[in-house]
Amino acid sequence: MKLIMKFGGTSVQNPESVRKAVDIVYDRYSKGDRLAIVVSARRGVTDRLIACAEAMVTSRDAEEVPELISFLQEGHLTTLKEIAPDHYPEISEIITRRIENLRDFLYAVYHLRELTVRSRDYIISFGERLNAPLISAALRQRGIPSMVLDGCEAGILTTENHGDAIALPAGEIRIKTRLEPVIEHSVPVITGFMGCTEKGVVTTLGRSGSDYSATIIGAALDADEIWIWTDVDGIMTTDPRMVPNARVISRISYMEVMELSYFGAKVMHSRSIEPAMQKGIPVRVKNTFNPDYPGTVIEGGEKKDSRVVKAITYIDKVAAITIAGAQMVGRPGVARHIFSLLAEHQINVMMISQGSSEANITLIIEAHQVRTAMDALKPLKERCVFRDITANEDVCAVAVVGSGMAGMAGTAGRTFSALGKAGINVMMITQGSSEVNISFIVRQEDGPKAVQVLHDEFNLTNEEV
Ligand SMILES: Nc1ncnc2c1ncn2[C@@H]1O[C@H](COP(=O)(O)OP(=O)(O)O)[C@@H](O)[C@H]1O
Ligand SMILES: N[C@@H](CC(=O)OP(=O)(O)O)C(=O)O
Repeated sequence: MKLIMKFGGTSVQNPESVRKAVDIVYDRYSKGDRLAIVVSARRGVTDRLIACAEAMVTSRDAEEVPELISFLQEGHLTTLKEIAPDHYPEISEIITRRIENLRDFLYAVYHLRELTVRSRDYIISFGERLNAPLISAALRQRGIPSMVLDGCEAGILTTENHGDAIALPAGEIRIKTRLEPVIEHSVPVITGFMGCTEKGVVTTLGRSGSDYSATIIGAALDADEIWIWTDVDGIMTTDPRMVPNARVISRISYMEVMELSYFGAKVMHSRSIEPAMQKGIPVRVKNTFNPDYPGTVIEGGEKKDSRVVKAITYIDKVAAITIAGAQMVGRPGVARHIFSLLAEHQINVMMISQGSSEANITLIIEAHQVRTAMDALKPLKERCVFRDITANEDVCAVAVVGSGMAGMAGTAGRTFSALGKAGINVMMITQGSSEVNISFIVRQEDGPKAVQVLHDEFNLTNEEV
């Protein structure tokens, strides 16, 4: 079997978890599978890299740099010594050199007081670039032949939109040509989360992007399956940190996972499903700490489910921007003006709702972009395209997901009457034409309660039928 396995940051955060990951690879390797491994940065490393890089623009004396450097040295080298002692001299030198390179780069940002999108991507790709040599050494220590490739060397070619780059089809043949011969005699460990442009500039694929790296590679290699190893037993009916009695979903469709991840289920990157879906490759989500559990299989096919709603998701860091004014009524082009300005400022609109009078439009965007969006749209107010623009940051988005609701009356009624009974006010509602989700906005303080109420209403804790 040709298998791509991705280990997330939670699966490689300390020597014990790396040992478990190595056992999993060893098991499949000894069964004769051809394998490619994709690894994320150790848990928390990407967050620290982002924070430090951004701090350099205003930091007084760059004191964040030595703190970050010792955190990286300590974490990586201690684990390396424990799990791959035979390879310590060679690999610790590689890791140390990379950390020095990162340090110099951070000081350059500090002196220039400028963090470009390119520099930011280069810096945040270090989490994966420090971890991959360590994991590969751990495999060699166990007797598995292994080599390291970064996302760019593996052939992942992307668009130039740094921080959220998209794989280009031209990369497919590159990946195939570069990796196909390698997996015949070795188990390559590939850095997740990063690729590069045609010119060789490092890009990153968006937060949680290593899932996407795995499916891009899986699709290019026509893998039999792609396995995503994480710290929970599979995709669950909702975030288990929020609803402790959430249940594992044993089978779910590509479309449903796309909706779930788009609306906040952190377990998979939202774009990661597409490459697997296009090739019809099953994706399994499994627990590194409970590998015998079957996990969740994500696959195609419109097998009708008796369960109408599969899962509930929640995103807390969103904001609602409402644009209002009678001058918008019956006037073509207003929406075009608004969306082009937002696009020019790289603002992604997650949900849209327009009143039937056309006198107001509400847009849901990520909370951290609210100031940029307001500044971008204000010129339209000055030109009297609309009368008023307001932002509400005290909101969150909740979505009810399940392909069983398509063409079936009653889910929306059940959803909103359960919320009404619980005293939760719904501020905005949208439903995609695919009818795989119903998403809505409530006040932030009502979000967790809304998730629990709907989880109960649709009986998601009970075993699948
Ligand atoms: N519907 C869901 N099913 C499973 N996990 C979820 C869901 N929604 C949110 N999560 C959270 O996603 C986490 C795994 O994602 P992430 O932290 O990115 O893992 P990794 O480091 O393995 O990529 C889980 O620990 C869980 O708390
Ligand atoms: N390290 C990156 C990419 C990634 O996919 O990580 P994880 O697999 O731990 O979600 C991030 O934190 O966004």
